[in-house]
Amino acid sequence: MQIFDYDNILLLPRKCVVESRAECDASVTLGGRSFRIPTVPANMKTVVDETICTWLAQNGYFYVMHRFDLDNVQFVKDMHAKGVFASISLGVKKPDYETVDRLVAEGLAPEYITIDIAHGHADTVKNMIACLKKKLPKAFVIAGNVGTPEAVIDLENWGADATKVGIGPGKVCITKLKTGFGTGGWQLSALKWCGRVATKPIIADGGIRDHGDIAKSIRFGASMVMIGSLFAGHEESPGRTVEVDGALFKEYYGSASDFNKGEYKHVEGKRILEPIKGKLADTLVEMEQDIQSSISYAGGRTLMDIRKVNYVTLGGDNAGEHLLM
Ligand SMILES: NC(=O)C1=CN([C@@H]2O[C@H](COP(=O)(O)OP(=O)(O)OC[C@H]3O[C@@H](n4cnc5c(N)ncnc54)[C@H](OP(=O)(O)O)[C@@H]3O)[C@@H](O)[C@H]2O)C=CC1
Ligand SMILES: Nc1nc2c(ncn2[C@@H]2O[C@H](COP(=O)(O)O)[C@@H](O)[C@H]2O)c(=O)[nH]1
Repeated sequence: MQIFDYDNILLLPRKCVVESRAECDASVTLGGRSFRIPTVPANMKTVVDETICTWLAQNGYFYVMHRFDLDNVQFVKDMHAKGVFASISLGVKKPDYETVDRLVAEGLAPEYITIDIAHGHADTVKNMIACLKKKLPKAFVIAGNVGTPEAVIDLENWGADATKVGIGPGKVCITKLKTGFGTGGWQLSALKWCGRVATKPIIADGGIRDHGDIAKSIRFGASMVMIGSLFAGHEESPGRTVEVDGALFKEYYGSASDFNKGEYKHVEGKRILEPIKGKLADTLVEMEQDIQSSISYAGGRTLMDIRKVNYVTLGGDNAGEHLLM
C-alpha cells in the first residue's frame, strides 16, 4: 500500500469546462439534505456551540453539536423550535442510552446522530447503532472514529449510515504519541484505503490544514470533511479568547484533553492557541470559493467530478504520477 498525506499529494488539472468558477457546484447531499459545502466544523467544545450550530443550519451548512456538558434533549427541542434540523453527538455509556430513552419519551427525533468515540471499531458502537436503529429509526447515524477498511465494513454492516475516518490526525491529537496507533501522518492514504470498501458516505476527520486539503479528501473518497483547528480561531468560536503580546488567540483543546475531561485520565489531546482569523461566515464563503476553484481545475461542474482526476505524489520512495485506469 502506498502511504501519503495531504502535503505530499497534488491533484492534476483536467481541461476546464466552465466559463466561471461560479458555475461550479460545491454542494453535497448527506442524509437526504443538501449542504452548500462538504465541510463540517468538528463536534468539539472550542469549535461549536448552540449559536454557531443554529447559524450553520439556517445558512445551508451541516453541523454536528458536541456532546460535552450539555443536555442533548433540550438541544434537540431548541433546534426544532427554531425550525432547523437537529444533529447531535452521543457516546456509548449509560447516560447516552438514557438520552436516547428521554428523546423517545418526549417524541423528539434528531435528524442526525453521530456516535463519537476514540476507538469506534467496537462492540459498544455496534450496540449503540442497534439501539438507535430500533428506537430512533429515522435518524441518520454517523459512527466513528475508525481508520481501517475492516472497521468501515463492520460499521456499515452494523447499520451505520456513514462512517467517520481518522484516528489521531488532528492538530490537538496526541493519540499517536501516547498509544503508538492511528492515521496521523498518513490520513489521506488511510482515507483512500477505507474509501475503496465503503458503500456509504465517509466523513474524513482531522488533519485539514489548508482549504486545498478538502478537495484532496473528496478525491480519495470523502463525502464530507470534519475540521477542527481551521474553524476554531474565529471571533464567534466558543474557546476562551487569550491575549499574548497584544495579539488575540482562541483556545482550542482536544475532546480527550484534561481541559475537556476535567481530569488527567486517558488523556489523548492537548490545548493550543489559534490566532483569531475574523468571522466564521467569511471563512465559509472563502472555503466555498476555493472548492469551486478545485472543481474547475478538475475539469468538472460538480463536487464529485474531483474524484475523476489523476494525482502525483511528491518526494519519498513512492513519488510519481498516478493515472486513473
Ligand atoms: N479522532 C480521534 O483520533 C480521537 C478523538 N477523540 C475524541 O475525544 C472524545 C472522547 O473520546 P472517548 O474517550 O472515546 O469518549 P468516552 O470518554 O465517552 O469513552 C467512550 C467509551 O469508550 C471506551 N474507550 C475509550 N477509548 C477506548 C479504547 N482505546 N479502547 C477501548 N475502549 C475505549 C471508554 O471507556 P474507558 O474510558 O473506561 O476506557 C468509554 O466506555 C470524543 O469526542 C472522541 O472523538 C479522542 C481520542 C482520539
Ligand atoms: N486524538 C485526539 N483527537 C481529537 C481530540 N479531540 C478531537 N479530536 C479529533 O480531531 C479532529 C479535528 O482535527 P483538526 O486537525 O481539524 O484540528 C476532531 O474532529 C476529532 O476527530 C483529542 O483530544 N484527541
